[in-house]
Amino acid sequence: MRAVSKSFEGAKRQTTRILDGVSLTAPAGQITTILGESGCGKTTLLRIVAGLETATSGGIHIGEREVTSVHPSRRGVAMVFQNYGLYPAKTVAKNIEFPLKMAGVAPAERRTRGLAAATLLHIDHVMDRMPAQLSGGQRQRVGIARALARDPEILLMDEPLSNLDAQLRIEMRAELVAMQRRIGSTMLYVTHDQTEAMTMSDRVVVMRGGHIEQQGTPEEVFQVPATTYVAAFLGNMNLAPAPASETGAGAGTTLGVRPEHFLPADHSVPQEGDLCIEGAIEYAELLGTDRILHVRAGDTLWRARVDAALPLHERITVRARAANVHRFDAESGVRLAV
Ligand SMILES: Nc1ncnc2c1ncn2[C@@H]1O[C@H](COP(=O)(O)OP(=O)(O)OP(=O)(O)O)[C@@H](O)[C@H]1O
Repeated sequence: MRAVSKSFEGAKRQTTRILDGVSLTAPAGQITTILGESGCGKTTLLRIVAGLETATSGGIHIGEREVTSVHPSRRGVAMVFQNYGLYPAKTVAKNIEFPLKMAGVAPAERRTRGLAAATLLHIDHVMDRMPAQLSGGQRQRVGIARALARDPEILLMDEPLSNLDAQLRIEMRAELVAMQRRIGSTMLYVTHDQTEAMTMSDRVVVMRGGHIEQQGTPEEVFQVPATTYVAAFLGNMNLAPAPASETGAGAGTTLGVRPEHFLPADHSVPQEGDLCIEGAIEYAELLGTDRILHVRAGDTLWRARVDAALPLHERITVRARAANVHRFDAESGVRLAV
């Protein structure tokens, strides 16, 4: 996808730009996740790839083919929707086979391909049921099997797990990745859930307000966030103006430290370049064995993840190693070179 922009015309002929010069590549045989908050344009982007929406400018290529103005049915893509999108009056088998029937595939081949996709998704024993007789998880599997049966070049998924309960979502994440690895499909996967993006993806594209904030492997975007937005969105990094005592950070620098990178000072040997924060514990969140202490130092509340239980209002010093202190330009939020 190259330099894709999309504007919608709203009331009083006002145009709103939803996507602004988005360029991205989803490598063949990999899972690329588009991650962003609600309304940032993820679904619109996916619909443009599917051909259900046309870009105002820019182009879409699938492999060597330019498909910007190709009809959705001839693009070689299949989409799985958040709300399953099943036909309530058709059986599971008919739901899965329907797109093949529309494409003119002969009945015997439809059945073979439908059954193969259903077997992959472990729903081959419910082929004669109606959608209303299935659980939410099974319905979503039917939606995915229907997309797979078409043997698409690209599988587009729009928040496919968001209607499932938490436990099932975790199971389905692992299963979807296993399925993708088995068949080697190219997947473009939309989610607003950072854990889903981090655990499932080969590549993550972080979107914000219609543009790409950063793209890379999950490790890259987590360990080297390009902006304060990405740092806060993935893993909730502490971000605060550099304290006056901090050497090496000029005025106008924002410091970033992940809560898990703070060490209580009395459990660690000081090293050159450590960032030391001294303050009073204002609040503690218990997370199993660890807790997140909210430490007030001046105007800033730092969150430090420690494994010690400490009383509220007690003063504590925590330190972060220089390598775990990120620096960003305070005005633009962009990462500063070391
Ligand atoms: N057909 C349309 N006409 C006008 N505005 C639209 C249209 N489709 C989407 N929008 C607007 O575009 C913006 C982005 O929508 P989109 O559905 O792509 O976001 P999203 O990131 O997928 O959000 P969500 O996670 O809530 O689905 C929203 O403000 C939405 O209201």
